[in-house]
Amino acid sequence: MGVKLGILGLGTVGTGTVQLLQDAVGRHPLLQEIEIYRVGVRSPNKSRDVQLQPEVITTDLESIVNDPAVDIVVEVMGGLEPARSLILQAINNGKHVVTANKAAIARFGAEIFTAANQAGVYVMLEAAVGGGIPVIQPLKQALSVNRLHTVTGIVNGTTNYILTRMQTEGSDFGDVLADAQRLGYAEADPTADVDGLDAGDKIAILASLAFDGRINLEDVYCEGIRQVSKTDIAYAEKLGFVIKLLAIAKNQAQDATKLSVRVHPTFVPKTHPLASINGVYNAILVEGEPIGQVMFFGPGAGAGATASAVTSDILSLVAALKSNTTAPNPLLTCRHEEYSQVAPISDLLTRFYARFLTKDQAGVIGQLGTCFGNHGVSIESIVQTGFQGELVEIVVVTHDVREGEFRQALAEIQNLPAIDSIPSILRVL
Ligand SMILES: NC(=O)C1=CN([C@@H]2O[C@H](COP(=O)(O)OP(=O)(O)OC[C@H]3O[C@@H](n4cnc5c(N)ncnc54)[C@H](OP(=O)(O)O)[C@@H]3O)[C@@H](O)[C@H]2O)C=CC1
Ligand SMILES: N[C@@H](CC=O)C(=O)O
Ligand code: NA
Repeated sequence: MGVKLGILGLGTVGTGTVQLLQDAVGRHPLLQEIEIYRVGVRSPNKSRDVQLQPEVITTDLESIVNDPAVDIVVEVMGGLEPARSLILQAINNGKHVVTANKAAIARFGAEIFTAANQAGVYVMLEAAVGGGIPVIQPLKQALSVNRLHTVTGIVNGTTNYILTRMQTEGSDFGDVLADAQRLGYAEADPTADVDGLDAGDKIAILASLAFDGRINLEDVYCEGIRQVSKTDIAYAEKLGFVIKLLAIAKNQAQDATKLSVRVHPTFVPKTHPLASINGVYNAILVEGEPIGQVMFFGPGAGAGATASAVTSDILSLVAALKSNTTAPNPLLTCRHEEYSQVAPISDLLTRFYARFLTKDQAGVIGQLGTCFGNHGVSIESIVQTGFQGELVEIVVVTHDVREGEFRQALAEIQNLPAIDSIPSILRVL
């Protein structure tokens, strides 16, 4: 046997990876040169869906990353600590690392990649974004000859599943979430998914690769889907849109030295390539020059799909280990060390959808128009669509506007005596 793996974690992804490696025939022949040498778990007596010799399994994960015989450490345990420390220890011991851990990479990527560059080892993370979809490697290699200007993704399957069901069934968020939890599509604690934090970690990673600069996670604006209502989904449908949780990284139109990196529910035109991505699927649209648009679509999670990504990284490392050179391969290393400048959300230039509940009085639409006009907000359409009890529902879609100015207009509108409430504000792609 050639290359020895130390795998940290034997849960969904670890088990899928072991299954794939134990069933190597008919796949890339290099897989047959890999030995599953040690596997670290928390509960050694748990029953497992894979068979491993008892001496392979250990609860002492440090002994794996410190074992001189281990060539590659595969971190599929998740969480921040001890995952971060174990990855750093493996790197400092000269081992290459494969990780699926977007949370750790989005927070500690600078520390991890600096250490990896100093140690002359590679840290591979294909599974961290889009699960089984190859997107990290294309950004680092095939697409890196392009000048990219926008990455737009549906990178969280849980929220896409919830929004798809809300759209097809006309159901409320809370009901669909509860059902998704019952069916195992959403976690018992859905916070990271539903509040956009998981997608925030992922777009920070994609932005760092697409725009060649580290991203400070605190600069990523994250808004989840809890406030999306079935009323807004119905309005989106009437106006020719669907609502998707988009993760977007883009050159700022008005200042190309800064990026806009954000996650929020978005009105997406039905004709847009991402509008038809439904259920638990993920898709990432990459735009640049000269390539134009490229879209990656597929399963963003699950044992087999994620194992495919983890194992493809292992394969790249096996190939690197087999080559006779000690010089780092620039297509596998992390080549950026500076931070990208990220603009505040108030600088974003975007269209908005806003839904107002107002008293049934003459001139309300005129007052709304005046407030918007005072702040330079140009209205694309305004419709008074119906009643909710005694109140009138008015829906506005704006032209592109700086978010800061739009918010100022809303603050003024909120103080109008005729305004009861502003139940929804969503950005429009
Ligand atoms: N599940 C998916 O579809 C996807 C997951 N990922 C990422 O992959 C990683 C793993 O996810 P997943 O497989 O779902 O996680 P699981 O919870 O299913 O598995 C985690 C594994 O790590 C072990 N483990 C966790 N903490 C420790 C510890 N402190 N000491 C020893 N062992 C530990 C667990 O041991 P034990 O079995 O004994 O409890 C378990 O085997 C995460 O970073 C996740 O974000 C990425 C894409 C998709
Ligand atoms: N929780 C994630 C799965 C892993 O990345 C999702 O819902 O997409
Ligand atoms: Na991927």
